Amino acid sequence: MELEVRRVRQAFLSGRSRPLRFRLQQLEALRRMVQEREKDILAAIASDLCKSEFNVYSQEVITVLGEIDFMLENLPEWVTAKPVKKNVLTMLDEAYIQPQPLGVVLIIGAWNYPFVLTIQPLIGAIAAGNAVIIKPSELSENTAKILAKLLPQYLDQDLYIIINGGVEETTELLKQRFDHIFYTGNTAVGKIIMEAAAKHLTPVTLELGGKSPCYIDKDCDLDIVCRRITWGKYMNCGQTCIAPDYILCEASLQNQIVWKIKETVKEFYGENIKESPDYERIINLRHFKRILSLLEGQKIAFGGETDEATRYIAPTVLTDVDPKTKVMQEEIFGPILPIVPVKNVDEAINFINEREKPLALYVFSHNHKLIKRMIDETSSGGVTGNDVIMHFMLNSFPFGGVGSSGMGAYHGKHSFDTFSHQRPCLLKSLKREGANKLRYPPNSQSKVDWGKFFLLKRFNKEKLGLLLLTFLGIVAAVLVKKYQAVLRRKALLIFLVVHRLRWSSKQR
Ligand SMILES: NC(=O)c1ccc[n+]([C@@H]2O[C@H](COP(=O)([O-])OP(=O)(O)OC[C@H]3O[C@@H](n4cnc5c(N)ncnc54)[C@H](O)[C@@H]3O)[C@@H](O)[C@H]2O)c1
Ligand SMILES: CC(C)=CCC/C(C)=C/CC/C(C)=C/C=O
Repeated sequence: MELEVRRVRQAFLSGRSRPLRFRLQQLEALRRMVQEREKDILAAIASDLCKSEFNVYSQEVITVLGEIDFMLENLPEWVTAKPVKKNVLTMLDEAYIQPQPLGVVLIIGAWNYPFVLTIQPLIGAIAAGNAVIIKPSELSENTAKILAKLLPQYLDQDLYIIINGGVEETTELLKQRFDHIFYTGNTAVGKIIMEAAAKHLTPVTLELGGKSPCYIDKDCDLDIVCRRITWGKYMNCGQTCIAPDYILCEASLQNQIVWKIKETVKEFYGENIKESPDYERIINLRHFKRILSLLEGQKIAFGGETDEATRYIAPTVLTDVDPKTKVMQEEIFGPILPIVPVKNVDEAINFINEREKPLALYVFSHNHKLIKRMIDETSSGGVTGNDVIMHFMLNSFPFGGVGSSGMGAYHGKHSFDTFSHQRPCLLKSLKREGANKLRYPPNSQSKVDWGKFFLLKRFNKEKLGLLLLTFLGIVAAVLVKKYQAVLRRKALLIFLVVHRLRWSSKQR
């Protein structure tokens, strides 16, 4: 591990990853990889998650291609130095911010969308000029294998390397020194990552999880609301970090919601859900058993069927859920949707605020003011009003959590910024030393007053008078300099005239 990290660092220190042209070439090569090897990539992801290739394409590949295009289009502008506003001390200097790569970045991917959640951060890290070590999740092993095979065929083999392995390898990897660690996965492992990073003072981006609430106001179109929620909840068999985790609504809405979700499930997946190419399976037996344990003691309004051999869990809705039960204590990350009745929006807001900050918040209502109020009075990584998931799709948004749902963000320019150091550069001249006297020792009350005057703009009459005098002096000096030749000519003329007059009077 140590040798591999050293090799990548050597490659970074060669400076190869920095020029804009190189970054663009590597991003284009990555795009070529996705396009030329699309079939292999789709097959690998599809087999890891029992997912149709159509769904793999629309949920993962489109996002990756869109992100590469967006980077290629905008990178030339982002890499350029940006001049900054100057103050009186620097008004004659050059002052700008130059984004620079951080160095060697470690990206630890997740298994639930194993392609997009690994490659999208990689795009940002390459765009920012870094060297990268990629550690895909071992749980989505086919995707991990195909990435290990394809990436070295398309990308620089010393700057971007892939290391496959499980907990043991990750633990070993985390002992090394990186310039940034970007981790996607659960909160418990997030803490392990942060602890390991702290030993080297390495900054981290943690894309974690949490229980994303979904509030349904009574003033809304329940048919549409339930269709949107059904899509976001059961996509990928509920294994989506920003899936609505539970519903909060007035008790009177519960039965209608159950019925409408049930109808939508039928519309989406047919009578025999197990046969639907659009309904996935749970990733492994550990997660399957964990999700089943969440059903204990619950009132199942519909669903609840399971099959251990294929790790199938039917789309399920629970009603009248007690917030103290297990299903409301941890992120579900499976196709179970609890409904927790609340009296009104105030109770919903309190409910959300009494718990850890979620990765996403969803609010459904015709009442725009109510949506704005929920946004103002709660906190979450992101929000979508009157829909679910969709804020993930807009790459001008920073995507990330807050509090226990994570720290830092990415997508588009936010990825570029995450993997860059914004370096302030001030370039002064070796001339104009006189002006610096004010900051050199010995210090005095007068210097402090001048400091206050210039930097804090605390004007006093005496300093203002002095400054005015200095200003007039400078103006006079400039004028004298500018009109020196004219003045000299005029003086000479006057002298000659006077001399001539004197001479003629003497003659007379
Ligand atoms: N915010 C996001 O974008 C996002 C995306 C996907 C998943 N998630 C979150 O991830 C969670 C689901 O993933 P999971 O819990 O199945 O993750 P997981 O158990 O697969 O763990 C993720 C990674 O951590 C590594 N790991 C596990 N234990 C480790 C240890 N002791 N030391 C070092 N590394 C270790 C594994 O090797 C794996 O690669 C959910 O909470 C979900 O919300 C978040
Ligand atoms: C809009 C379409 C067709 C797909 C959305 C893709 C999607 C659900 C991405 C989620 C990625 C993500 C942050 C997962 C977290 O686990």
